[in-house]
Amino acid sequence: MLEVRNLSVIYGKHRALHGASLRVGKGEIVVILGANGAGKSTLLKAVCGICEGHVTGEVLLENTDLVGEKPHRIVEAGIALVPEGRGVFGDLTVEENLTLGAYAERARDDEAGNLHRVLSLFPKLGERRKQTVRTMSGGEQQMVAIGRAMMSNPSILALDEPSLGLSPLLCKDLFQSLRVVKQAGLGILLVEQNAKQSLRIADRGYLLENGEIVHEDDADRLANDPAVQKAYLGGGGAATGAKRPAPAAMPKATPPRPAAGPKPSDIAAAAMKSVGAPTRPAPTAAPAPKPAPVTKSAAPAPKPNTPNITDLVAKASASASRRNGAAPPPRAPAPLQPSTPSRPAQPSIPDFASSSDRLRAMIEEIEAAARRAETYKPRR
Ligand SMILES: Nc1ncnc2c1ncn2[C@@H]1O[C@H](COP(=O)(O)OP(=O)(O)OP(=O)(O)O)[C@@H](O)[C@H]1O
Repeated sequence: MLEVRNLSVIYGKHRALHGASLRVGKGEIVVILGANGAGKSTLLKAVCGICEGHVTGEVLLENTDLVGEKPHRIVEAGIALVPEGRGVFGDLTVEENLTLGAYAERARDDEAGNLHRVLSLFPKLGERRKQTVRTMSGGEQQMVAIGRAMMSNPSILALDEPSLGLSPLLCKDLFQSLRVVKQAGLGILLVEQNAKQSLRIADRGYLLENGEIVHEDDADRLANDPAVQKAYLGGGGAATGAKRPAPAAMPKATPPRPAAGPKPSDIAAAAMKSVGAPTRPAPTAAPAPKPAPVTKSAAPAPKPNTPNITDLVAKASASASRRNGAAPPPRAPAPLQPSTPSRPAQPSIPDFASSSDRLRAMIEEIEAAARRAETYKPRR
């Protein structure tokens, strides 16, 4: 059984992992879910002894602490890593790749037995023993990588994003292979971005945010947790954006990652404020109630507080000119008549039926401009 206690990693001054604790039992699949940069690979590398950062804490395998041990000693102890990108030798055959995996002392005595076990777990590898690995599909190569790691006869298999770059069909095969490995009695520590499929095969999972484990639960419960669905299962939130509120069991809430700069919506809101327009309400988690249906005969209700679009444009343009020190532009043309063909050209604002639609379009224009400004790189 693998038990990680209070594991922390610092790269220079950057703390990538902070006090992570987890456990993986025999015949158990445990998945670590987290956004890009959350520290998943760092955690796995620290467990396997190949982390470039400063590692503190404990990695106990059958109660023996492995922190500070050389990677090959950790393999000897019984933890094998399938690294991100597989690391297979493309010019060697399947069999040669597998044999290299039996280099560990714990595997040498029974190399033939291990090979037999791997080939019976993955019959496809047996059929392709003599095939050069680079001529195989991504999924087959991933199977070779897993088979090679298993040749060291480990008790724990650690995998870093094994489904990366695989088609949905190959992903399915891969996760099926991991089930087979689990049935062979190994513990599996799996780092994955494919939350949906990994939670399907996992027994338990941990959520890692900004280097801290913020939640642990059974895989089934995680898969049905609305916050997890939103953050990791495409349930309405971006895969890397939505944050799970720290559960009560977790003493410390994870501070939100500092934003690189103001959000486009904030810039847009500030721009609208500067021209005296009402800002769009911030979106809320609950959907806004639908307005009552408008019957055909009902006349459109007047909107007394909606600013005149022409005035808004004129004010915005004047304030921009003042900021830039330019002469004020000529006064804006007379109020727009949406349906009149002689309307002055405003190509960026479509001709909508009501001024509130136009105002919304304008806000979207400003947000788009703010987004462009955020990513703008001046030519050197
Ligand atoms: N060798 C390193 N030196 C300095 N910083 C590093 C190093 N490796 C990782 N980091 C930083 O540590 C943080 C965690 O990185 P890590 O690769 O563990 O994240 P991850 O969750 O695996 O992300 P991804 O899913 O994108 O691979 C990141 O901010 C990353 O830039």
